[in-house]
Amino acid sequence: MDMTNDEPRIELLNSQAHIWNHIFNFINSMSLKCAIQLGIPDIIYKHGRAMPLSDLVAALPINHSKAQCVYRLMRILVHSGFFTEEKLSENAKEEEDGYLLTSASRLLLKDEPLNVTPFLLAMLDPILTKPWHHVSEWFQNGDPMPFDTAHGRTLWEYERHEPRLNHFLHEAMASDARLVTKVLVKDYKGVFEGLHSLVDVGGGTGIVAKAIADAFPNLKCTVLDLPHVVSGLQGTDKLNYVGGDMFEAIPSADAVLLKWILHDWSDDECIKILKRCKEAIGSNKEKGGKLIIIDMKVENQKARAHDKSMETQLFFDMLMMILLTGRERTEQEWAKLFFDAGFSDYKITHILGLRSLIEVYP
Ligand SMILES: C[S@@+](CC[C@H](N)C(=O)[O-])C[C@H]1O[C@@H](n2cnc3c(N)ncnc32)[C@H](O)[C@@H]1O
Ligand SMILES: O=c1cc(-c2ccc(O)c(O)c2)oc2c(O)c(O)ccc12
Repeated sequence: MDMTNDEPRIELLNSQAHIWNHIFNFINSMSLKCAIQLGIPDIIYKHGRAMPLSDLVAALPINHSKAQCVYRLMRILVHSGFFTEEKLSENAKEEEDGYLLTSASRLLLKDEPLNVTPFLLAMLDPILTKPWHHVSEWFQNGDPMPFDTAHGRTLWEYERHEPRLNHFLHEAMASDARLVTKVLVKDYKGVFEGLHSLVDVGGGTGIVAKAIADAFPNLKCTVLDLPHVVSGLQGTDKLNYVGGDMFEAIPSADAVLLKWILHDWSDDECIKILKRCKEAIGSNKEKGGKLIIIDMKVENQKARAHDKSMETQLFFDMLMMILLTGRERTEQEWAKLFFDAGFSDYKITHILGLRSLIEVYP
C-alpha cells in the first residue's frame, strides 16, 4: 500500500472531525442542562444503586412517547463522563446495565452542599447565551460588549429590570462562594490569622464573609455590595452589610477581599477599585494590612497550549469579554495592575484549582 497517498486523506478526515467536534461542542452543554432540568442525577442518586434504564424512564417526569429517547441522552452523558454503566448482576447471562453517578455528577445533586447546578443553569440561560451570536457584529460596531449588541443594554441595566436574571446570577455566585469558602476556611486559615477586620467587596449576600466570621472569632467582617443587593439583609455583631459603590469608597479594614470581582472589569476600572482598596487598608504594612484576591492566573499560553485547565481559563476570559468589560490575567498583567494602583508587593498561591489566592501588600 502506498502510505504517502494515505496521509492527505487521513488529514482531511481528521480535520473534518475536528471541525465537527467544535461545531457541536454546545451539544455537550445542552445535553447536560437537559439532564439537570429533568432531575436525572437526583433520581439516580435516590435509587441508591445502579439504575436500569427502564426504572429511570419510569421515574422521569416525561411524556411517554419520549421514553425511547432517554437512552440516547444517557449515552452521550456516559460518554462525557457524567454517568457510568455497571452490570446489574453477577450473572453473565443478564445483559442489562444500570447507571451510576460519577464524581462530576455528584456535584450536580440538589442536596450536595457544594452543588454547582445554579452556575450551570445561569450560564446556559438564553439571556447569557444570546450574546455569543453577536460577537462578530460587536467586533465591527462601537458597543462596549456583545451583551449590549444582543440586548440593547448592559448586563447591569438588564439585571435591574429583570428579577429572574438577578436571581439566577445571584444563585450562581452563591454556589461558587460556598465551594470556595469550604476550601479557604478549611485549608488556608493562615491567610486570615491576625486580622481584626475584613471587608468583602462585592460580597453579595455574605456567604463568604459569614463563613470567615464564623471561623475566626476575633475577626469582624463587612460586606460591601450595591445597595439593591444588600438592602434588607440583617447583620450581626460580627458581620455588617454596607450598601455602596466600590468605585467611590470602601469601608476601612485591616484586609480587603475581592473574590471574582477584578476579572469582571477592564484594567482602568480595576485600577480605580484597587486604589479604593488601598485607601481602605491604609498604608500600614506592619499592621498586617493586605488585599486578598481570589481570581484566575492565566499561564503562558505556549507552555500549556493543550492543557484542559488552560482551555477552561480561556473560556472564562471569553465569557468576561462577551458579558462584561473584564478579562482573565497573567501574572505579569496582575503585577502591572498592582504596581499601577500603588501597591508594593504581592504573593500568589495556587489553592483553588483554576483559581489562585493573591495577597497584595500596600
Ligand atoms: C461576580 S459577582 C461576585 C460575588 C462574590 N464576590 C462571589 O465571588 O461569590 C460580582 C459582585 O459585585 C457586585 N458589584 C458590582 N458592581 C459593584 C459596585 N460598583 N460596588 C460594589 N459591588 C458591586 C455585584 O453586585 C456582585 O455581587
Ligand atoms: O454572568 C456573570 C455575571 C457577573 C456579574 C453580574 C453583575 C455584576 O454587577 C457583576 O459585577 C458581575 O459576573 C460573572 C462572573 O464573575 C463569572 O465568573 C461568571 C459569570 C458572571
